[in-house]
Amino acid sequence: MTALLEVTGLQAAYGDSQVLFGVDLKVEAGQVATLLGRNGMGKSTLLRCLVGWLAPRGGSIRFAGHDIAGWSADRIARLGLAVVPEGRQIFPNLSVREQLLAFAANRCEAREPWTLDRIHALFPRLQERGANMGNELSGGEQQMLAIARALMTNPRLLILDEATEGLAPLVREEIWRCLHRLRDTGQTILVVDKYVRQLCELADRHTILERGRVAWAGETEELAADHGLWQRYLGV
Ligand SMILES: Nc1ncnc2c1ncn2[C@@H]1O[C@H](COP(=O)(O)OP(=O)(O)OP(=O)(O)O)[C@@H](O)[C@H]1O
Repeated sequence: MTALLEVTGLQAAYGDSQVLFGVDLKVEAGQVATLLGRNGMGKSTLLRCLVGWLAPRGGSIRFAGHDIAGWSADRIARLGLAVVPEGRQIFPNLSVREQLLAFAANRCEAREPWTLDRIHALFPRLQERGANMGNELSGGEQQMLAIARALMTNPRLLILDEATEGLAPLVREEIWRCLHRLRDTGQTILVVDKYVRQLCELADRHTILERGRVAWAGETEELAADHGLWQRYLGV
């Protein structure tokens, strides 16, 4: 398999305070990978480097055949990296339909690009809410819209930062089901979340960060079987 994303020896800092100390991370095309770790371990910082919001201090980020470390966020997005950020960033005064159409782009010349019809099949709720404004949506609907908008750019890699955060259990289940369906379409996904059990059902490969370093990386079978890892590094 080809690695779509390969991060090697990544270092990052805020001013004098170094946060990442040589992180490696690999996401193969067609796989679902996760980034795990307790609060403050450097997950968001790593994502910021990937999407171009923070310039790394060292190391390399290879994505879709290019070394993108230090590229602008816009240039990275055009290469096919889409992020669903923590907090969703839904436009309050645009309708669901308008927001979906505003994001539509086939940046990577996908053979079967996402269309409104396909989005509606994945998230029937968004079809029902098509005319509603962003500020009229529930938290779960906003999350679905945030994922759907990112898909409308036809990304090579979809990154989800805490997509189930703050959602009621039933809504969370709905988001997990959608991610399973998305995985089945072959979409490459990197997920940051804290629900290890659900992530073991969804993902192929996992990387655990501990104080800015990779504490453990491996396949689902190993992580699912080793609850010692969950306790040691994830506090569950
Ligand atoms: N803008 C910033 N300026 C200075 N320090 C920061 C900044 N953002 C994060 N940090 C620090 O960097 C470290 C890693 O934070 P980061 O947000 O990457 O962790 P995380 O694993 O994503 O945690 P969380 O799940 O709480 O978001 C923490 O010590 C945090 O206090």
